[in-house]
Amino acid sequence: MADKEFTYSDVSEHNTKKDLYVVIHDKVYNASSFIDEHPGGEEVLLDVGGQDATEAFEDVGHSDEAREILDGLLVGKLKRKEGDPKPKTYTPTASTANATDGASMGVGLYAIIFIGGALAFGAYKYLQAQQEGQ
Ligand code: HEM
Repeated sequence: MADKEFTYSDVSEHNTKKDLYVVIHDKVYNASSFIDEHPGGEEVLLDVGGQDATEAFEDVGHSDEAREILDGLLVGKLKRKEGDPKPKTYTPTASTANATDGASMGVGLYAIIFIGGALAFGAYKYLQAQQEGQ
């Protein structure tokens, strides 16, 4: 059964609480039996019912336990067709790119703090020298 292939339009028909499919990493899961037990609530699952929930699922940073539950809900895999929504595969590269941005901004910030500190130190020394001169 887990070898079954679903197209996006097949999946999108399962969008009610009693019949709820979600796509995560191009695999199709039936979340109906789990929805009442979901610690994150039913609302979020209904929101992504019949759709690609990869991003939503990964954004939360679900535990390994959550992934094990997911394995048990597997019903098949997604068969992409042309014109389907783009794969919403979670791409660590995007966050890596952001992290790089963040890092360079971090370096910039450190530079500003360092220059600010150096200026303050210089001013302090300057005033001290002036005071000694008096
Ligand atoms: C069928 C797919 C899903 C399964 C099996 C699942 C399973 C779980 C489990 C076991 C937890 C407890 C914490 C953990 O172990 O990580 C959890 C928490 C949570 N889940 Fe999901 N989840 C699914 C989909 C989603 C989706 C699509 C969202 C959308 C945002 C979501 C949002 C949350 C949130 C916000 C929590 C945290 C609740 C809290 O700590 O108060 N989950 N989920």
